[in-house]
Amino acid sequence: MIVWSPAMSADAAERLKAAPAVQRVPTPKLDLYRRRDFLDPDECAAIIAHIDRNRQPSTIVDDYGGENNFRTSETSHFDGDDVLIDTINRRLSDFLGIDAVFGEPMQGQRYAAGQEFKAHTDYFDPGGAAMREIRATAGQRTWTAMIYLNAPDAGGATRFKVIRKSIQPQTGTLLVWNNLKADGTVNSATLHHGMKVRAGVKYIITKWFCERPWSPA
Ligand SMILES: O=C(O)CCC(=O)C(=O)O
Ligand SMILES: [Fe+2]
Repeated sequence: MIVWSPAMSADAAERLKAAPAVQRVPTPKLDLYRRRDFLDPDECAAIIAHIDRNRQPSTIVDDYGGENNFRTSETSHFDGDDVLIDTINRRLSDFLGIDAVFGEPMQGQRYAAGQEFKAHTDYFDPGGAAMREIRATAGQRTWTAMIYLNAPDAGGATRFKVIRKSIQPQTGTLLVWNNLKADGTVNSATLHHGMKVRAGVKYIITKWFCERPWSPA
């Protein structure tokens, strides 16, 4: 079984820095990159239609103190056979240089006006119940890839609170970051908030990579 190592994240970071049209967000606190036009508008429209076919209320795993209305969006699990989803999965693992076996199944998220995902981290509380129970096989999350499928009419930016940086949704833009520090421990500077959509609807793809294969052979 292949197992993630900090060296793999260092390789991914080097690959991203060398890739054309990739912008690194200038901060020493985390590895965060943006690539515009990662998907073309037709691909985005097809994925939006897919999300609209089978969306259901989003859930959260760690309970963030039981705060209400923490994540009010809807989620679509892309778990069937779909040529476009397969293509995007492959393109993402090639882009990051991370073996596709580490990938959780891709998801879509839809935020109507007024919906949001309050400040959270994509890694799991290292000492929490979720890590012991539902993450026993795949382990911690390593990298996050997020693709904006459209630009809502107002609101809906992704705000990285610790580094005070907001990313505005643009059709086809990919955002990727490492949830871990160079030594492999969790990086609290990745705290981010999917801010409230003020007008229109926001659609994104989310894809997480893990320390161990998602479905061991
Ligand atoms: O909607 C966003 O901008 C952020 C989404 C997010 O952080 C997540 O799904 O984990
Ligand atoms: Fe997140």
